[in-house]
Amino acid sequence: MGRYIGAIDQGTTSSRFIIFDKGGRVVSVAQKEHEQIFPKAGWVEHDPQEIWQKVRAVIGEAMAAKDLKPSDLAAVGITNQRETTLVWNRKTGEPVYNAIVWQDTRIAPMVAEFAAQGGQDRYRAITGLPLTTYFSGLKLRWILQNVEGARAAAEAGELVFGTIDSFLIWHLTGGVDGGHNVIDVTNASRTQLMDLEKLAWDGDILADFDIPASMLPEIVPSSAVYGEATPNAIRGVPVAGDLGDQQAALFGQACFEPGDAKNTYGTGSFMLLNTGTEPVSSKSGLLTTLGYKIGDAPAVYALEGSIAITGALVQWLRDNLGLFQSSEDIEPLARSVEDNGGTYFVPAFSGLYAPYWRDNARGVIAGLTRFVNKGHIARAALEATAFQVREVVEAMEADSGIALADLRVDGGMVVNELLMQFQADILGKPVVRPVVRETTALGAAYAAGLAVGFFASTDVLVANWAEDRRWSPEMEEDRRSELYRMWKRAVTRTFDWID
Ligand SMILES: Nc1ncnc2c1ncn2[C@@H]1O[C@H](COP(=O)(O)OP(=O)(O)O)[C@@H](O)[C@H]1O
Ligand SMILES: O=P(O)(O)OC[C@H](O)CO
Repeated sequence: MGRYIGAIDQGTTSSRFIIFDKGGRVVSVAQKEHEQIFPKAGWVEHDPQEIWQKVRAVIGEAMAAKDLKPSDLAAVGITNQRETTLVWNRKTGEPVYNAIVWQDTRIAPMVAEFAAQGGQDRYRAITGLPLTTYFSGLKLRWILQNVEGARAAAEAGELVFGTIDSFLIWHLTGGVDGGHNVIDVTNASRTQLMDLEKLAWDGDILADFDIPASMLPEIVPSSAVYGEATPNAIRGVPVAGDLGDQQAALFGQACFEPGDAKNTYGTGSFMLLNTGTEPVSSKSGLLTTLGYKIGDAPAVYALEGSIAITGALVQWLRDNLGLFQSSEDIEPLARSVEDNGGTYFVPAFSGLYAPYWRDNARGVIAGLTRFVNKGHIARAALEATAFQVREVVEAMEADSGIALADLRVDGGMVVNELLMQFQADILGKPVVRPVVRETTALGAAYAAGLAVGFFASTDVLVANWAEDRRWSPEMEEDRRSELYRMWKRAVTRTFDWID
């Protein structure tokens, strides 16, 4: 068996291939960004062919950088941006349309139509999810209704639906020459088409959304062998782990016990709490979702607080406003001022996700005066992440009855010291970062390694976890309450912006 495990992490912003050793430490990494396509206000697309080409390129680069052969890898795992929706032709491999990204809001009118007939929570009991623009099922319906010829081809059995994991596994395991079309339970739980308890597609929802069952992938465990890789750099290596990226981070942070939680700060931020082998329904605006399923063992469920825009706001200040050159420059800019100067930035660019689920909210900068400069805007943008995370933590504690002792964090934004300190301050709880920050890829590597016996059990993975840094709250309670009160007020200003 090979010495290492590889993981493809196909995120919203970029694709990475990371190679880990048995101790869960990074051996080699390659990363490439892909284009964000914004055809209209509220629309977000990715080019599936560009993603597949970049994934192959990063695999080749990371292997070549350490002179590795396929036989050096025991398995390859996959983790991916979730909900992003793809349809392609099973004979030619051609996508019929760009991937519609999870943040895309084009289906808002369709969502409103369905909600008008039975309420926003009409599918919650079966799927764990409210009706919103976020999930894949209605995005797929949009493609079938709007792409010429798509419905007829789907009904003729020519088209395949999948999320990014399905698309990559199909390509990796042979594509048109017999690629496997699968989706793991965690990704399937984000389509709004799967019955959470049966772990099977729900016929009634498929009928409501008018989606032919023949185009759906097979639902599989998160840790199992799906096939063998065909690209030269990793030819013959078992493709053996598949988790949505937020669930992969839960796995990579070794949150295997009920009550274990993590928060990942990437394009958006996502907090997941392991709730054990029974789904727990939310009364506080969280999602009930799959955590993971290892082989034939019972599935493990999670509560999730999803925030659409956190790191994406940093990107927006960089790319759309040109406030700074690179994401890390936001920190010195934010440090150039003492505080937010009374400014609150609520980035409801895709509406508001947890705990509000308001598709018709839009972004607001509140509290502007002539005193405010770009340093205050940068600071308000970073603080927005921390305030949104506090809202989700509060919902999580209310739903689970668990008071979190601290918050385990990971993702691209956790290098930002100002943000991490402010997060601890605004939560009033310590924030803890592990040594391996690439927990998303690590989780996929762990799932793949467990499937092929590279790792003996999850106990080994728990032993791999190590603390790197801890930020403790330093803010006075009065100030914390006042800042949060003003944040809540700013949030209300975003409501009902879209008619
Ligand atoms: N030093 C930093 N301070 C704040 N945000 C950062 C910093 N470095 C990166 N980011 C943000 O983190 C995000 C990338 O994180 P990552 O976990 O790679 O995201 P994803 O998995 O969504 O592609 C980007 O949105 C970027 O703006
Ligand atoms: O690409 P990320 O890391 O921002 O994650 C995106 C989520 O999976 C969307 O649900």
